[in-house]
Amino acid sequence: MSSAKLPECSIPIFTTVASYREWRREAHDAKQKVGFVATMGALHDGHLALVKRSLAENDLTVLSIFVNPAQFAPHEDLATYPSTLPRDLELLSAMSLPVNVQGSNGPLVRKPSAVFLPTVLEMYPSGISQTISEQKGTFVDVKGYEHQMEGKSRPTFFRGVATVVTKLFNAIEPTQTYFGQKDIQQALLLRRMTRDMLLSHPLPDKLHIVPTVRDLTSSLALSSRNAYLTPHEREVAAPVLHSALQVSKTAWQNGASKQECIRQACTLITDTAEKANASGGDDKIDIRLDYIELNDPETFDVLPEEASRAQWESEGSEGKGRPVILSGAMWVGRTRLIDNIILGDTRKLGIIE
Ligand SMILES: Nc1ncnc2c1ncn2[C@@H]1O[C@H](COP(=O)(O)OP(=O)(O)OP(=O)(O)O)[C@@H](O)[C@H]1O
Ligand SMILES: CC(C)(CO)[C@@H](O)C(=O)[O-]
Ligand code: BAL
Repeated sequence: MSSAKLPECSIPIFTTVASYREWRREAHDAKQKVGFVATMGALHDGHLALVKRSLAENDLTVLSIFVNPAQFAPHEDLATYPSTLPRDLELLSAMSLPVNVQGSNGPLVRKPSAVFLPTVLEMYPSGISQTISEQKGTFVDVKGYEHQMEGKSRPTFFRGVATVVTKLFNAIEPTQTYFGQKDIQQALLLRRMTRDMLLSHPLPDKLHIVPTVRDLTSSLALSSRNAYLTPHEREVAAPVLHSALQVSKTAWQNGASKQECIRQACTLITDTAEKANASGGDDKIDIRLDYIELNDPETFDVLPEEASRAQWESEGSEGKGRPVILSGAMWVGRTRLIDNIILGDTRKLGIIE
């Protein structure tokens, strides 16, 4: 259970699967619903929105903190990934949500019930290398849906995510689980994984997607990696990704083709990049666009260049009224940012405000 090296915390912390399972058995015997939020720590209000949803909809809420080596390519930022464990535990301990439960006198106050904080060895008993050709053991591969959007830029990412989330689901046995829209491809692929792998904890329709929480003034999507940004990068450069997606959204709504929507977004980013690069000295910022794309949320295929809203939404068309994922990724200095907007009815993807 709690280990001496861990910060003080009023919430039980489990570092092994075996100790967590004892706790889980009691919840099972008491027929209590367990909500689960998977994180890599360095918590912010985006994570806390997922926890709040879980508190509102479950008797018990478990959050995991595990920086998963398998989803980082060897050249990526595993070694520097932000870690703020004492603060994370403080934030969680301070959370409480009054809920009205049938049959009880007055509202019940729910707080996070447990934190799962495993070691790398606990999660990868056969060891783990970030280089796929050196890996040994059992992995979960996502085929056919991982070659676009994030998977195109990070080809080993979804294998690492699907593998660790399978392990987490097996260990935690969540009744319901909550993922963020910020990582929309991840959330949709994991829902598909629960179907493909016939999982019961959670069932596919118990994997919920929570809208992206943004900075109130700049609309920058909150993200643990935003900690890498300098104040100047955060103010001047980072918000342009969301602005570019908004420009594309407006063009789409006004009937422009996909090609034109992307062109307008790219122009905004390249103009900002030119200005930021041109300013000399400490004010110079290196902005590099990775991609802006429009994808089908079912297949993840890119939309045809000529696709337009009217064509995509018509009954006989390929999209048959499905929403579209408008997403992008951009580097600001050493920080890779991602963001997305759903064009169409978010409820069709199970994203509930
Ligand atoms: N701004 C946000 N709004 C809603 N959910 C979020 C937000 N940021 C992260 N999440 C969700 O929180 C969960 C844990 O994410 P993670 O710990 O990787 O944080 P992160 O901020 O996404 O980190 P990173 O900077 O590495 O992308 C994921 O389901 C993710 O989609
Ligand atoms: C789902 C996840 C916790 C798996 O490591 C991670 O990819 C994340 O935090 O989004
Ligand atoms: N939130 C996604 C985790 C990652 O980029 O590794």
